[in-house]
Amino acid sequence: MEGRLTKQSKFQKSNADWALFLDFDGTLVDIAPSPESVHVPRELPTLLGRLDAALGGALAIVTGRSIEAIDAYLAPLRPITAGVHGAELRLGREQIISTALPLPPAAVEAISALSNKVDGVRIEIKRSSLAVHFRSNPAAAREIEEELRRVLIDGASGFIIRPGRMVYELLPSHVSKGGAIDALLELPLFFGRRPIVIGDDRSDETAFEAAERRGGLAFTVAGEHFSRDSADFESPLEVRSWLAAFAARFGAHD
Ligand SMILES: O=P(O)(O)OC[C@H]1O[C@H](O[C@H]2O[C@H](CO)[C@@H](O)[C@H](O)[C@H]2O)[C@H](O)[C@@H](O)[C@@H]1O
Repeated sequence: MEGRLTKQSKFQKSNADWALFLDFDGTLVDIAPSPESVHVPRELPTLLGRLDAALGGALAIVTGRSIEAIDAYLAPLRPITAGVHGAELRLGREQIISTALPLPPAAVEAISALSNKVDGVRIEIKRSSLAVHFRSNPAAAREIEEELRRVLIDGASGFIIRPGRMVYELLPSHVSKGGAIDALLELPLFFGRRPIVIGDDRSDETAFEAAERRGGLAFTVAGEHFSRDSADFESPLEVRSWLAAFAARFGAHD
C-alpha cells in the first residue's frame, strides 16, 4: 500500500469524481467492549447525509454488521449499504437483497453453546453469518477457533472463518467486501468514479485491494490491526474530521 502522505497528496491534487466506501466499527465509530455498546456520535448521520449529497449518492457503508443494525445506528439516514461483509445489499430505500444462504441451524446451535462453555464469549447471529466475540477474554481465541473449525468440518460447508478485531466470524466463502465494492461500482450511481475505501480491519483488505485495482485510494485506521505508525488515520474521530472537510470541499456552496 502507498504511504500516508502520498495518498493524501494524490487526493488533494485530484479533481476526480470520487465514490466513498466506508467501514463502520473502528472507522466511523470507536470500538466498544461489545457490539451493542457502541456509541454513535449524534452528528454522524447528518455528516453522512452531507457527504451523500456532495457525491450525488455515490456513498456506501460496507460493513460486517447486518444492514438492519446499520439502519438502527444511522436513522433516519438509510445509506446504500453492503452488510455482513457483502452477504447483504441494500440500495437506497429498496429492500435488502441477501446474496447468501443462512447458516445451517445445527451450526448456529453448536456455536451458540460456546457462550456457556467459555467465559467472556459473546455470540452475534446475523442470518448468513455468525460472529463469536472474545474482547472480554482474548485468551479464548484459540479454543474458539478450534471449535469453529470443528463445526465447519461437521456441517457448515461453503462457510469460512474470518478473523477480525477480537472476533471470529463464520461467513459464506463467496462473500467479501471487495466483491461488494466491485458490484456497486458497476451501478450507474457509482460507474466511472474513483473509489475511496476507509477501513480498520483485516476484513477490509479485500475492499482496499478493490479500491487500488480500480485506480482509487485505500485509507487505513489505527487499531489492533493497523499500528498508529502505519495507519492513515489515528482514530474514528480523525476520520470524521477528514470526512467533514471532504463534504465542505465537494458539497454545494451558496
Ligand atoms: O466491518 P465493520 O463495520 O468494521 O464491522 C466489523 C464487526 O464489527 C463489530 O464488532 C467489532 O466492533 C465491536 C463494537 O465496537 C467490538 O466489541 C468487537 O470486538 C469488534 O469485533 C460487529 O459486532 C461485527 O458484527 C462486525 O462484523
